[in-house]
Amino acid sequence: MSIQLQDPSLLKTQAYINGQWVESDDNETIQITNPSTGEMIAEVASCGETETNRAIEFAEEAMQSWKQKPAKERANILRKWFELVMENQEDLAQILTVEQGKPIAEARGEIAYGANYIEWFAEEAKRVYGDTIPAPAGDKRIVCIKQPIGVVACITPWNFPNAMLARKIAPALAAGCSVVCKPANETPLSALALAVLAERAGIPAGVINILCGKTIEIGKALTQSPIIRKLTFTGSTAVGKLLIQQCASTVKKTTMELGGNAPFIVFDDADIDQAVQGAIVSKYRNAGQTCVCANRILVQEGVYDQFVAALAKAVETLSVGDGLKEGVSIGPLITKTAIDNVHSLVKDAVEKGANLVAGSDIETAPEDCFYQPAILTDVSEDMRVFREEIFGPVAPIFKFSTEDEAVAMANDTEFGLACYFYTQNLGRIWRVSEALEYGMVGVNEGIISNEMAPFGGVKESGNGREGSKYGLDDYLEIKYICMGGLA
Ligand SMILES: NC(=O)C1=CN([C@@H]2O[C@H](COP(=O)(O)OP(=O)(O)OC[C@H]3O[C@@H](n4cnc5c(N)ncnc54)[C@H](OP(=O)(O)O)[C@@H]3O)[C@@H](O)[C@H]2O)C=CC1
Ligand SMILES: O=C(O)CCCC(=O)O
Repeated sequence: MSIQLQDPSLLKTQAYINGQWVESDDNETIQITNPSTGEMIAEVASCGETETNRAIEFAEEAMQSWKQKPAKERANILRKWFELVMENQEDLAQILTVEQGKPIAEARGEIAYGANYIEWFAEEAKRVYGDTIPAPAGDKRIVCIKQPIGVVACITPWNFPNAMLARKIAPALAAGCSVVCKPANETPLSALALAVLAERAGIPAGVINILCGKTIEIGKALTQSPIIRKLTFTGSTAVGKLLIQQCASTVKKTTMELGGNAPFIVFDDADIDQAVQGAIVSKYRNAGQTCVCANRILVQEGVYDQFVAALAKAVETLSVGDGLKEGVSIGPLITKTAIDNVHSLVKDAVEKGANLVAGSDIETAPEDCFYQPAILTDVSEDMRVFREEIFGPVAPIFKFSTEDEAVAMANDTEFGLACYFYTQNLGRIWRVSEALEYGMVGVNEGIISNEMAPFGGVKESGNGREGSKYGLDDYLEIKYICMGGLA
């Protein structure tokens, strides 16, 4: 194996069920490859329906004592887990970069970002307050308590293999739930390493279970089980819709963090240097593979040429390569299929009249997983890049004339996750923030994610919020108790 770790015991290839590291029942494995080199780095147990059902039963059993622990005790254990994650930040970042590809500096950032959710929810665990409500009659009293929803299924993607899982497991455990997790088959090593540290922190056997492998079987077992009371998912809108359908048979609560089509609007009165800086981080972070990445850059006609020139200059400084090499700012895309998808979007735009200002030859898609950062100008709404999530380092730049036109273009999508705009006008800041149909708005800011804020979308970008003071609600049920005969 090619991952150099200070603590090699963090590298696990078995499933984690009821505190045991186990092979799959049929001994099958899936191969994990480094997208930078194509090299196989590990073979991980490929589990299916029976292992999932077993994990669900253990999780149910383990939850009985976990939820009874005083909130402060759960909080202390979560705090310990946070500390262990940060103590092992470098090893976790190495694992992440080798299996996912992102530059090592970004991987370190992701580990800290995920750990912040664990720290945050360790604190929030102690603040699950109820209510007393004025009753309709003098002899009655009404009290509301909040209780853990039950065993939670977490399904997470490959683009943030550490942080997406941390931000689901942490609130679930803080609320008193247990979890059965299915990380993406491309990137399970980061998830399994988190489990090693959870165990060391004292999280009891069965409270966290992690398995991957036979995706459809696992998905069906998780969604059809009456024991699982909630599914939290981050991934594509298509799979999210399928999972919502599957959850209908047992009426599960869902949190869905799905696709985006983020507009990034630059008004004539923007600080252009600030806007370019914001566009670079928002568009090219993780090689453009985030659901909050700027997807459509909309620039007002008065500053269009100036913005394009400045962005092209900034893009020239980005270097593409193996994420482990210092100085690399854009790693590989996750698979060759991802390369082909991104390339076909660029080709479609160019064939319909767009101009490729930066980027490599469009005649043939790259043979490996590296894609040169691209900028497209003269882009129009009939091109696929206007409607589809690009998930790659390609910036299509559209031109608009008026504020109303920009807002209409921005809202002309079934998605509603993140959006961004740049202006120095205070009235416009409020007007446009309120008019944009999105769950999150970055104003003169290209990076909006943090554990203190509610992350989530509207429309087909999903439901529920992760992080913030609202983030625990998704893992709690409200129970109302009516006491009578008290006169
Ligand atoms: N909103 C976001 O953050 C993300 C959006 N995407 C978008 O989706 C596109 C495709 O990416 P992709 O990786 O295929 O995303 P998916 O939505 O397919 O994968 C996300 C997670 O869902 C799992 N999954 C897939 N199908 C099922 C199923 N039937 N039952 C249960 N679990 C399932 C995957 O498992 P497995 O890995 O085994 O397939 C993975 O763990 C991207 O190009 C991007 O546009 C992708 C990732 C994240
Ligand atoms: O792309 C995603 O899956 C969402 C994570 C991005 C973030 O938290 O900023």
